[in-house]
Amino acid sequence: MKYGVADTTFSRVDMGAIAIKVIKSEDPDAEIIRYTVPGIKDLPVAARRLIDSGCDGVITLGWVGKTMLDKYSYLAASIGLIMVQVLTSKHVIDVTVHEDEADNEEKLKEIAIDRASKHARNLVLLVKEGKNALTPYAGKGLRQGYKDAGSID
Ligand SMILES: Cc1nc2c(=O)[nH]c(=O)nc-2n(C[C@H](O)[C@H](O)[C@H](O)CO)c1C
Repeated sequence: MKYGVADTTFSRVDMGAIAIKVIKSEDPDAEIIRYTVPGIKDLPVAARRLIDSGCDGVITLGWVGKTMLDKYSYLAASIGLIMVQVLTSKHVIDVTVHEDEADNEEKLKEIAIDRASKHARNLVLLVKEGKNALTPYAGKGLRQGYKDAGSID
């Protein structure tokens, strides 16, 4: 399978490299194309171009600053990424770390690594096995970036 990895220079953690490592370990035959852009608002076109060049699915790795302008930029980027999914009928897994999720750099890095790794695994499952690949985990309260919340019995 062919996977696209789109990341940004704005990000403070190299989540693209983390995603690539996980994709390779989950799917040793994977072909991976990386596309690095300046910021999150540039991710939708990168994702679209990766799909147009034959990728079966894409993971995007973005970082959102603390200001309202950053948050509005994420909203715009997120809508763009959803549009790419709907228009191409391919998964674009939107991995985003928000700078105000933690008040120290160590914790932010931990969140970024965990989120990028877990979603890279999700992408491989969806791309390789399709719509029921994640069904065994449905309702389990899985979280990316944090400990799982768990299901409510
Ligand atoms: C305000 C702003 N905030 C962010 C951000 O939080 N994260 C990010 O990755 N990029 C940001 N950018 C840059 C835009 O996404 C984009 O790279 C530029 O507008 C150039 O197209 C902008 C302009």
